[in-house]
Amino acid sequence: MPPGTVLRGKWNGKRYRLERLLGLGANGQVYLATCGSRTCALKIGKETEDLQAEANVLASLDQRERSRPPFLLDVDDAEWQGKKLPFYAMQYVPGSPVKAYLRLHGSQWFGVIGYRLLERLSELHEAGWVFGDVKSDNVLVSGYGRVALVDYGGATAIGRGVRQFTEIYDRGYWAAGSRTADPAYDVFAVAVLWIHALDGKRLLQLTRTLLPQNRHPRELVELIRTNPTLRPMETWLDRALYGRFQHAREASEHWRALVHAAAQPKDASDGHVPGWMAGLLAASVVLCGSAAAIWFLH
Ligand SMILES: Nc1ncnc2c1ncn2[C@@H]1O[C@H](COP(=O)(O)OP(=O)(O)OP(=O)(O)O)[C@@H](O)[C@H]1O
Repeated sequence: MPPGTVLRGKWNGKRYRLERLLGLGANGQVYLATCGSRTCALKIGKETEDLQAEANVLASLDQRERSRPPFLLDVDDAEWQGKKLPFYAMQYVPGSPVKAYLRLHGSQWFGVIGYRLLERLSELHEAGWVFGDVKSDNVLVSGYGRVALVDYGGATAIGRGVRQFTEIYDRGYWAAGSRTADPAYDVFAVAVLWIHALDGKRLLQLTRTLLPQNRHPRELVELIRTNPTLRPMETWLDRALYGRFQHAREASEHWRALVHAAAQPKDASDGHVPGWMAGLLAASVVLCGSAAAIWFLH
């Protein structure tokens, strides 16, 4: 829809001016929009049912996490050129997909972002949901490594079957477990996210050349072992890929401990610090007082 289009909600009466397209997905279009003086993101769906299911997840999270402002702002239908358009309005999340963020700002951010992503997923799991569709496009990073999830279309109640996922992030695809929603499902996808973000070419090459019957977490572990940026996190990635974390909270604690340990030289003679860790340390010093520094120094 062209910028400047105004949509008026049929039931709640709010007017939204579409400013620009933010993203196009299988389930709909997301626009940056203004409603009076307020900026928001408007998701216009194809299927009312799918959109309603997403809005229900967002509403239930808002109910549980009352200490923050609500994410879901409005749910309604509009009419445009004689067609009914179901939509919902949500908070606009500034930022870029994690892969693009690392390309722009450097892989030294991967420690901080990884930790924050696992913390966000822990909150979601503790509310009874699995995100389901963890992938670079759905993890937006802004400012000093602030992380937000978008697209709750894959969110699934724990114990149900995950229906919306992206093949290479799916543990079923890698013969690493079922598609039943449990916290380990998301943690597996986080491991693949890091391989995708930091060694994307080899990952895609692997998926193109591997016979389906040979898909196995050990193939991913092999990539990690031969990548200097991923290697310091091998024990974490290995546990995540083999489903050995019960909870994302456990995974985030291990992640944090590993980032900490990797940044400390073991003794005076072993002063080697992986490049990205040294970068992280430098970043935390430069940003002294910022959230990154607070996180790192804790
Ligand atoms: N609240 C938001 N703030 C900013 N950008 C957003 C927001 N929600 C979605 N986006 C952008 O729009 C894109 C598409 O949105 P979304 O993923 O919800 O659509 P989808 O149809 O479910 O996509 P997919 O096919 O990936 O499942 C996202 O990848 C993201 O870049």
